[in-house]
Amino acid sequence: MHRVNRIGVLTSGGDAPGMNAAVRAIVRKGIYHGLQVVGIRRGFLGLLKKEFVRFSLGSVADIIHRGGTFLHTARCEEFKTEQGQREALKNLQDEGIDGLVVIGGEGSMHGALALAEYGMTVVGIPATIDNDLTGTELSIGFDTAVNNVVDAINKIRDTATSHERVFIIEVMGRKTGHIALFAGLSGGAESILIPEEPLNMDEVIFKLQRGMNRGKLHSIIVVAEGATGGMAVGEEIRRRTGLETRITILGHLQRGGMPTAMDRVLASRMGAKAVDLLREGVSKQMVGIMAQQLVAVDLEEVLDQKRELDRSIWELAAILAI
Ligand SMILES: Nc1ncnc2c1ncn2[C@@H]1O[C@H](COP(=O)(O)OP(=O)(O)O)[C@@H](O)[C@H]1O
Ligand SMILES: O=P(O)(O)OC[C@H]1O[C@](O)(COP(=O)(O)O)[C@@H](O)[C@@H]1O
Ligand SMILES: [Mg+2]
Repeated sequence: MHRVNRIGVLTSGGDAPGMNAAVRAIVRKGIYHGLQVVGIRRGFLGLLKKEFVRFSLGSVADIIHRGGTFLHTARCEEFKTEQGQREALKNLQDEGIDGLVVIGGEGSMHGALALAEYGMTVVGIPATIDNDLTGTELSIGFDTAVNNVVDAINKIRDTATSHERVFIIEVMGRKTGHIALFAGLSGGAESILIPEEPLNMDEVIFKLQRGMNRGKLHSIIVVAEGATGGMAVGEEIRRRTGLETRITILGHLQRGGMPTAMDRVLASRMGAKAVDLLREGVSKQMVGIMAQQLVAVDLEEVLDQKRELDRSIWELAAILAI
């Protein structure tokens, strides 16, 4: 068994609530097993700049409930180059790090794989509000982001019904509609526009007109940023129906705030699992959760596939909004 002694951990890409709980789990589980744990600040950027911090048990006190990432995060173009990756590897080796945990989304998993291909022992942990990674049913941060959006929808609903207005709520998700789908269903949206389905404004208008025929003048429409712009949807509805529309782009509100208990549990379990995998000498794997069981999945396979969206949930949302 390849024995690791000193493991490094970094958070990368868009921050996701629960990243702190994952780092805490890695530090505590690592130290529990007699390992040294080193934090790398600012993701791959910090790795290139040698921003190392030696962790103790106390370093991760009082962070389990905090959103964001206390290690800071970054997006780093230089790391995408071969030269950048070689330099990153050298910095890890100079620091005596023989196992690395990369916490982040799809882009970060590409970075993790690159370092593993240069010979570093690397395990990934999926953390992105977008939930767009394959190999796991859930990524850290998704549950909190969905709850943030639902919280916003509940509030917007109060004013939408009072004024009898159509509200268009644009949510994040990059090229995917997972946040829109889950928040739209839980928030009782009339229509959910996602990039995985063709944009059908006639259908959206038809539903609004059906509502108008029974005297319903307020509506919530959730639009994934990857589907189309919320502004364009609002304008078209106003033009074609005469209904009063308002557009809310939730933006980074979705990504902040206390992680839900579900995200904290997921992050704690995944962090501990990553340490176990490193102790077993496993590399090029990502921790995932499937049917509530932790699994280790091949990073190459994860990055080879495009995540499918559960179409039946989208269809259900449409039926329930009848
Ligand atoms: N193909 C790639 N090869 C190596 N590193 C990558 C690759 N794609 C992204 N990265 C690194 O991961 C960082 C985070 O990726 P990004 O897509 O912004 O966020 P996320 O990991 O949350 O999806 C990038 O800034 C870059 O440093
Ligand atoms: O924080 P930025 O740079 O504005 O990026 C916004 C993007 O980051 C996200 O919030 C999260 O994406 P990643 O997890 O892939 O970084 C996307 O939903 C959104 O499109
Ligand atoms: Mg991503």
